[in-house]
Amino acid sequence: MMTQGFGQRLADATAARGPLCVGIDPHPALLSAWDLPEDAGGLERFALTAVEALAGEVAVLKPQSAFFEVYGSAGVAVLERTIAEARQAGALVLLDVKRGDIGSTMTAYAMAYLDEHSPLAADAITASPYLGYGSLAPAIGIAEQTGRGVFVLARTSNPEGAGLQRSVHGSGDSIAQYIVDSAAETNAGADPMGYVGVVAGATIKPGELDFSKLNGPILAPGLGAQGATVADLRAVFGPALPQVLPATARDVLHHGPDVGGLRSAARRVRDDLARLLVA
Ligand SMILES: O=C(O)c1cc(=O)[nH]c(=O)n1[C@@H]1O[C@H](COP(=O)(O)O)[C@@H](O)[C@H]1O
Repeated sequence: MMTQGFGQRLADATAARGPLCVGIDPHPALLSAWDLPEDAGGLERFALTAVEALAGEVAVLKPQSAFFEVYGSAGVAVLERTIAEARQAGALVLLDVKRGDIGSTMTAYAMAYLDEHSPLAADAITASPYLGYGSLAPAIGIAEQTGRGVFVLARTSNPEGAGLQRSVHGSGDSIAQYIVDSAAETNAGADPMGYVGVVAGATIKPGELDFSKLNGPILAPGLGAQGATVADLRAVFGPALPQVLPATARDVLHHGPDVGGLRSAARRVRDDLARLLVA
């Protein structure tokens, strides 16, 4: 059992290694660019090479479950090994599974990814609140008990997200803002911050969301391949910038399979981010 909450663990990791999350997304096109076969063996070489290059280097690694599930049980076995080896090498692992379901089923998902004894236990998961923020309560409860985190999708980086997420909720704010405010309620009073993060793409419009009460981390995917730059982060997140965990996958991964190439690509992004934070 982890003795510290995820908010503290993430704050420690980003203080030590800089605020960067690198996605482990074994796209078929990347496997072929790395000269690997499109099978579970190729997947394993890809994921473990990324772990070797990055797990001692960046604060958070984010394996994307779908790219592993494609290979069936053999792919899931590779995911288990990827999570375990990355954690052992010192990275926090945020498993990107975007789960969301009714209460009892959500409990089972939470047991699969956030329970100490599960073979797939990560440090945090991504979750979808579109069955209601309250439907995530089992995951949020188990995460609190086990010192783990939940990153709730608020305003995603994809163009299709805007229609739903910017529409007006019964509270009068946007649905995305309602999700941020719901996470804020869970995190209230936590120090240095709570264990419920939100996901807000680095690609969204500046000032769309008010994070001032969130008291939790903001995962910001979209850097690189989706067009957002390190410089965009300041405009989009403003005073919430210190809570932002920028995420990128393809932009780093296309520097493989060379371990040194991957590591230097991640260092470059991390150094750009460090410059932004002091600017
Ligand atoms: O939850 C996520 O990680 C996520 C949320 C979001 O709004 N947008 C988004 O791109 N992602 C994930 O972040 C990764 C982005 O990868 P790149 O576009 O290659 O940097 C993918 O694994 C996406 O599934």
